[in-house]
Amino acid sequence: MTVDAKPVAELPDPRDFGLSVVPEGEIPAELASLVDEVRSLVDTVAHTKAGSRELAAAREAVAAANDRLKGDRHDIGTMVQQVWPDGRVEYGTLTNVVSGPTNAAAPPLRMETAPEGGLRGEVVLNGTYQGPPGLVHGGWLAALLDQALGSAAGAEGMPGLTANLDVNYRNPTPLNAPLEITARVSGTERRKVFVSGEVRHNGQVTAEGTALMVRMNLPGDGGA
Ligand SMILES: CCCCCCCCCCCCCCCC(=O)SCCNC(=O)CCNC(=O)[C@H](O)C(C)(C)COP(=O)(O)OP(=O)(O)OC[C@H]1O[C@@H](n2cnc3c(N)ncnc32)[C@H](O)[C@@H]1OP(=O)(O)O
Repeated sequence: MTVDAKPVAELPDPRDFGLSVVPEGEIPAELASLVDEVRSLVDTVAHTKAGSRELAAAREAVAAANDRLKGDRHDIGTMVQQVWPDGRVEYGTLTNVVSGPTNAAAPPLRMETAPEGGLRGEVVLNGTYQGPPGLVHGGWLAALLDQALGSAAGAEGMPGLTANLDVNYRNPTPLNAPLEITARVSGTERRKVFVSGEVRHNGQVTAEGTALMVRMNLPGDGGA
């Protein structure tokens, strides 16, 4: 395989594409804490056996909170700027459904550089992510892998979109248990970036995926 996809020397600044950017450090601690609470609330509501009075009272309280916060919103497409421990700057979507720090629907998944190369992250999926009884939904495992694989390409300076994703489910993936996600670039060809990754529980692979990411076509790179 030819290895001629070129990493972008400097990752594109989303502001140059008309997108708003929020530095991760400027997300209020109170918002992070609210997001955690809402994440837990979704799991609680999904499994509650509370009676009508409690349910009606909870609905009123949630509606009041919703009304209180509705007014002032970030634009769709707002990006979050994250600074890695090694000083590298990266951008992700603020409300990305897998990794967005302000999205209560996101587990969230956070990947870091792995000593063996590529990226590694840990995540616990609560009962909100259930498919078969007690097990993680396969679509969510695909989403976790898609995000991890895309991040691995981005971390190598080749951010892009998923053109193709293949997932094999090797073993059932439990809810409410620590999962390890790993991902790496396995090859490049022109703008094509080939990536692979795994989800593991207790060291055993439960799902593995490969993807083709097509690197962003940036002004000045001649479409190579
Ligand atoms: C603003 C700055 C912010 C930066 C921020 C960075 C964030 C970094 C972290 C992101 C982490 C995200 C992780 C989640 C990732 C998603 O969820 S992405 C969402 C799902 N994917 C999509 O919506 C993509 C939809 N598809 C498309 O937009 C277009 O088809 C694509 C994929 C961009 C490709 O279109 P294109 O750019 O016109 O490229 P094209 O010339 O058609 O193809 C290029 C090459 O790829 C091949 N190819 C294309 N599609 C396929 C395919 N399906 N199968 C096989 N080969 C294919 C072509 O044959 C061609 O090959 P060669 O001729 O070089 O041999």
